[in-house]
Amino acid sequence: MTALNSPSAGASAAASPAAGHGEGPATPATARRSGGLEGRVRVPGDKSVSHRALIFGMFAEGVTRITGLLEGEDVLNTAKSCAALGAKVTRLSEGTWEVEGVGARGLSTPAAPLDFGNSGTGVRLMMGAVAGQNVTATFDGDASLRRRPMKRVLDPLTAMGAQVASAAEGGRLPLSLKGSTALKATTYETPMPSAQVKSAVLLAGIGAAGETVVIEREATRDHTERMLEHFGADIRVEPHGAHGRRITLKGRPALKAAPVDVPADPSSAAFPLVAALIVPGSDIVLTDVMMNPLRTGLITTLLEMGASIEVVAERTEGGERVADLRVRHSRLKGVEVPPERAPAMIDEYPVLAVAAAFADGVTAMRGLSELRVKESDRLAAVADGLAACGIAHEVKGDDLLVTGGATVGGGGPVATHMDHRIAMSFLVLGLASENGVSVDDVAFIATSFPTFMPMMRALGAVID
Ligand SMILES: O=C(O)C1=C[C@@H](OP(=O)(O)O)[C@@H](O)[C@H](O)C1
Ligand SMILES: C=C(OP(=O)(O)O)C(=O)O
Repeated sequence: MTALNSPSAGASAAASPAAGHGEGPATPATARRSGGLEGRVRVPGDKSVSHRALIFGMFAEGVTRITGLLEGEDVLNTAKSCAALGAKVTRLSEGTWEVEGVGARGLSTPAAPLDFGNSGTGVRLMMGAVAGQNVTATFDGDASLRRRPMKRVLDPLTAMGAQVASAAEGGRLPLSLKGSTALKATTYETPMPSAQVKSAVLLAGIGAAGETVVIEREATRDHTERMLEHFGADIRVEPHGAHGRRITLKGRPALKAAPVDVPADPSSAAFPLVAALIVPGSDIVLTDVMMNPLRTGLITTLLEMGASIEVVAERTEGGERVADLRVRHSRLKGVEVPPERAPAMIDEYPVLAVAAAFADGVTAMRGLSELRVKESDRLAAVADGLAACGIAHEVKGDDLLVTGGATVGGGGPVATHMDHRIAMSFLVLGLASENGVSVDDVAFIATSFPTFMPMMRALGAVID
């Protein structure tokens, strides 16, 4: 058992600092043409739900027990920040954690800057959490996170009454935010489809008197709304326009500890899933995959492409739809992926581009502007990686068009730019290519899917 607050916490694996990636030597790897993948695996817990379970545990009165928590670096950094803000965070065993909360108004000023490593979700949600508290905190991250836009969160938070004490150019990290207990509840329409921005405003709304309303023109993942309800807040979600939602949170709720069972992450499942589709002879089962409709855009798209994905046992667990997925090698065909589907598959475009490389004809992915502000500029990184592997493609404005076929040469080294999803996507591509694919650095895979390499090898993937 390890308490993150204890003086010895720094010595435990679960609490080891994530800082340092991108500064030390890179770890290259090569994925080679593999025989059919076989087996039954459960990918680690959902990253979005894991961050939120810790944060709501911090805000709740009582002890929240979390099972299936993703022990990836992004989430471990959030756990450490919750501890630094006053919660008692304890790892009981693999994936099982307890958070003794401080109550919805009880955060305290941390002694040192909060380091979120590579994680946009961690840093943006925690800025929202701090905004309505009597707390001043400094937020920082690695070189990738320092490049990412934070103004999208700072704009609504400062309009509510939080103050930016200092920030790097353009409102980037490192920055210090001074929260306020007199935060004004607001009505905010998010200018871009972003669950992180929506969640930051709602988390700030916990500390504000009155109703905080967030309007989104396109619905994004709703884990924050579900968890607010699960922890006892008064929250209302209504449709808004054709694809959007209006979310109303009554401020200063008394949040009560509640158990959270984290389902398997559909964004991680995407990698073995696409690998099984493109490697001839494959037949695998992915268990307990979260099937929240705001996360299943990739499955919808792959089914349209002709993928053999059988939803074996769909059920509700811990308030989320989950299912086992049987996936078999399939001949795929190119399709149009409409822009309105982007929020439901935003992190899956790199690996969809890999599936598209093996599909007959053109797959057109439309409306990908948000991909430019992820851990890397994913539109550019995917295009460069496809070029390095000899795959015909075109970037037209914010659209990516990939022309696929039955065989792919492969190659590399693909530049991964501190981006876990670029690294995993191109390793998957290598498994079905003639000559394999090498990537320049696999270190960042540990941010979201620390068991990726052993799990893929257990299915029969050749990666060295
Ligand atoms: O809220 C979340 O947990 C996430 C929201 C998405 O980011 P945006 O809010 O920037 O779209 C997604 O890309 C990220 O991996 C996780
Ligand atoms: C975009 C991602 O994460 P984050 O924004 O939390 O860094 C991701 O995991 O693909």
